[in-house]
Amino acid sequence: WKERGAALTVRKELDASGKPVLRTVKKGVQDFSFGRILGEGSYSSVYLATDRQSLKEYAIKVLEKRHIIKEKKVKYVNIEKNTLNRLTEHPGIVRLYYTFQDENSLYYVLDLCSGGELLGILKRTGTFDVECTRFYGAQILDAIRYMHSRGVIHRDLKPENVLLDDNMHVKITDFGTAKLLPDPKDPDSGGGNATMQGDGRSASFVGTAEYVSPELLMDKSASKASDLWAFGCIIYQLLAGRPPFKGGSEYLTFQKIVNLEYEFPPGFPPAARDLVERCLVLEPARRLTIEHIMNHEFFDSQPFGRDLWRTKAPRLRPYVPP
Ligand SMILES: NC(=O)c1nn(CC2CCNCC2)c2c1CCc1cnc(N=C3C=CCC=C3)nc1-2
Repeated sequence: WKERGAALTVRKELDASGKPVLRTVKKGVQDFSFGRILGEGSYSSVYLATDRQSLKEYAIKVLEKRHIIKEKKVKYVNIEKNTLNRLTEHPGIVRLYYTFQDENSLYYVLDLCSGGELLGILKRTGTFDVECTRFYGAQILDAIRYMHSRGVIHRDLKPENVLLDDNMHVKITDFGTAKLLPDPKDPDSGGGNATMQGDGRSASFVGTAEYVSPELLMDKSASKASDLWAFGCIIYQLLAGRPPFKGGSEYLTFQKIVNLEYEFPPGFPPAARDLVERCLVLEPARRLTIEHIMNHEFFDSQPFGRDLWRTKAPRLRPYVPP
């Protein structure tokens, strides 16, 4: 497991004769004070951590080596690290600063998003008004555009994986289930990562029920358009306060998706409705592309690119139907 981007620190140690010496060493666990748990996955835990020297706060993702090997998750760990190593220059993606390891664990030192999850913010306000939906939708879309330009398909986009930094700007996270295409900027890079089922058939990862695209359910194939299906679900949810497809069980949710069974609440903004209807299209090739979405009337006068990330986040207000 090749470590990345070593961060060095100067440590006072005693040499063989007991004389104090200064040594330049890689940062490790002892250079951080670990705080509360921010989240737990099936083979990792994410902690709030403070660099003892700089007092800068990070999120540190800790993966237990023994568990990863036992659960045969080595492939996922490498996919996540390779993905994070590709996605290094966008304000809307959680950044991996460096990694280190010790005898039992691997450590990813990542951006801290002190604003928490977009889902948590949405639950507090109930819904987002058009201005907030436009701002957060544009930031999510800008981050997806960058991801796709680097050959990364997220495959599990949802409000829980859209985090907020201390300026209430978007940071997308959790690339453990991403699909890597050959990197257009680095043609020698690897690509693809279908997982193998017990019977040897290649099966792709399936995301979270409410946001999974029909093609992932029908023929197991994920493409960039799958992330845009999830984007359509997120825009709907910001304005409606609930996801478009939600059944009493995962199976019933899947049935609603493949049958395109959803409705708009009364007073849903017409431009947003048109955008959602053109993202939630069963045939991936007929779904709006990112360029079309950015030029859609719902995002009229919304800057993308650098200006979008310099804009102050709007005050959170609920959507009040006319
Ligand atoms: N899987 C991860 O890589 C990851 N998981 N979390 C916490 C999860 C909690 C459940 N929803 C998805 C995220 C993080 C990261 C990246 C790095 C990262 C940075 N900051 C935060 N901040 C949080 C603050 C309050 C509540 C939750 C997360 N969280 C993470």
